[in-house]
Amino acid sequence: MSTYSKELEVAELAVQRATLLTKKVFHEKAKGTLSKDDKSPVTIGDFGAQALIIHAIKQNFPDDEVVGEEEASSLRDDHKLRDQIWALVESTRLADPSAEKIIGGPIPTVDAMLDAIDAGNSAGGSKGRIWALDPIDGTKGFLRGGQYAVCLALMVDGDVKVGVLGCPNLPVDDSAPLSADVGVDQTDSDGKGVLFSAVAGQGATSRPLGTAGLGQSQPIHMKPVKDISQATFCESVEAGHSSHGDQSAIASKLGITKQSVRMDSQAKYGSIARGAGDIYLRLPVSATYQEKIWDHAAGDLIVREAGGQVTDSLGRRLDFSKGRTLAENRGVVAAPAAVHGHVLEVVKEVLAKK
Ligand SMILES: Nc1ncnc2c1ncn2[C@@H]1O[C@H](COP(=O)(O)O)[C@@H](OP(=O)(O)O)[C@H]1O
Ligand SMILES: [Mg+2]
Ligand SMILES: [Mg+2]
Ligand SMILES: [Mg+2]
Repeated sequence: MSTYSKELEVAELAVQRATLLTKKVFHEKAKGTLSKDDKSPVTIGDFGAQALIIHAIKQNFPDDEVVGEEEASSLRDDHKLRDQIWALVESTRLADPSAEKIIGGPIPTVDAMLDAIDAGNSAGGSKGRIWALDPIDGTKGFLRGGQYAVCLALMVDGDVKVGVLGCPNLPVDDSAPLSADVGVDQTDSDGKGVLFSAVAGQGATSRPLGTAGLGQSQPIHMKPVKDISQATFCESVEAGHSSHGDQSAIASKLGITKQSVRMDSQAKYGSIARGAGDIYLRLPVSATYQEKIWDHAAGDLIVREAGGQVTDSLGRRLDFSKGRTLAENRGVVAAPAAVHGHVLEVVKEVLAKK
């Protein structure tokens, strides 16, 4: 067995099961949305997906820690919401019973579900095996009917070794160019749903995220950029998450005239890794915000394994060993390795002028 093959199998199946749950919620009008302390939204889908994935990790790798975005305190007081999540969690099974068994089968009780959610409380750090989990990345996109991703990565001694992104609303077809509306009015109907994966040193792949089971894996690669002025660049939908102004100044200095493609979540990393887009820019809006490791760990590895380079706006590799946040980084610049240096130069020029 190659290195991390068991971890990859568990991660892929756990993410697949979680997407079955998020898809159910996606089609419900009432998504059980709460507003967190930082005013960001969380839904029954976020909680349910976190429970299922942590359950799968703990059944297979009981000593591993998890840095998960959500925690269950609000559910311990709100039994109506708790029971809504439990009904979802209980009814979500993989079609293939042997695959379901690999990820630990059903969660036995409501309390076990709450405990699983709360087991995402690792402080992170530079030692040992720690998973980074974002049960729904792009919750605002999820609520809006745009892109979202279920994101899971394994870090060993602070280095990302395995990364998986489940993107139910992206086209299955790796060669489909990014349509301008990829970030809005999306569905998970036929032809949609892709799972991106990577293991350090073993390349990146994509496979159809079918309801009946996962489809065949195939290698993915970033597209060589012959003429940077023709590149497609991706950015957040939310102007509060990255500076649309700086990003557009950088694009125009690179000679890019095409509109950026805006979409929520780490679907941006997956999209450039398979060559549907070329560059992902995320330049800070606020001087104090620290990016969360679960928003980047899987995408960082998938892009690097597909032939890309990922740094912050100062050219430093993303450092996942500093705890729950990327405390030593500012922003993200992801591009094919051959053009990353050039893009970074322009990023520095534009930011220096501020
Ligand atoms: N001020 C800010 N700057 C950068 N990222 C932010 C932010 N406030 C929230 N976020 C993060 O942005 C993520 C979404 O990124 P994107 O804009 O690329 O879709 C959110 O993930 P969640 O949706 O999982 O909470 C959240 O963690
Ligand atoms: Mg959130
Ligand atoms: Mg997120
Ligand atoms: Mg999230």
